[in-house]
Amino acid sequence: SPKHKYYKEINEVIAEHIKYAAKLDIDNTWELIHDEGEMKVFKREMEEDGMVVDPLKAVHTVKGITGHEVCHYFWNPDVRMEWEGTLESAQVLDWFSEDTCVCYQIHKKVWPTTQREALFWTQIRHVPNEDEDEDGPDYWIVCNYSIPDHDKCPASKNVRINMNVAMVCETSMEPPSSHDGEITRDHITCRITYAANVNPGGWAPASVLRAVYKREYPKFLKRFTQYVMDQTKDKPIMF
Ligand SMILES: CC(C)(C)c1cc(CCc2ccccn2)cc(-c2ccc(S(=O)(=O)CCO)cc2)c1
Repeated sequence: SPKHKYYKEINEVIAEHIKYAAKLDIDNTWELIHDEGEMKVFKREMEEDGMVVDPLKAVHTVKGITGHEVCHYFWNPDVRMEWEGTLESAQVLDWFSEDTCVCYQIHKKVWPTTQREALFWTQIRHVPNEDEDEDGPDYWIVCNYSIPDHDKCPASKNVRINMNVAMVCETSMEPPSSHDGEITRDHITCRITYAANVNPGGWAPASVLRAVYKREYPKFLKRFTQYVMDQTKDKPIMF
């Protein structure tokens, strides 16, 4: 029985992201817009009713942190203002379950566009390796998905963005033979696939939006992953 209104939608959206992350089909329809070290950021140029809605996909490999840790800090609404530099405010309106809540956040105004806000459910989920052989994929995933309304959503004059964002992580550890049992952060690597489909809503000049994409997303990924490394370096590993 559906436990809440969005139960079915959440399972469908998450399944879709897992399918795409597993495929990781970066073919020539994706344009590389940023290539720095292990981080590669791609976009596709797309418009919906004259609105730039370029899908964005980024892949990044970070040593010393796990997919569980990356997803925990990306999902946890309590720390969002600590790493999300584009936010003016963020609040939880509702909890569907312990891993799923509804967030309402107002982004800082980006000249010359109107101020924007987002209302979305966010879920963190561990997708263990289902086939019995050991080396199947084991994912941690967070998905942020816009909803049209919520009775606790404050009235505002801001433009509402429409987003479907997913952070999918896979952790690899060096083979056990290389250490006598104790796994340290030197033995772990996290492969991050970040997919963002954001319709900024309202009107904004295509040139401005494309400049923002190009500048903001790599900055966000670097700042966020650095935040996770800083938060976790002296803490026990979250596997
Ligand atoms: C323009 C575009 C880059 C698509 C854009 C514009 C704005 C609204 C702020 C803004 C920026 C530029 C122009 C107008 N408004 C927000 C976002 C956005 C929202 C959420 C997430 S998240 O990964 O879910 C992390 C949680 O916040 C990432 C990106 C993207």
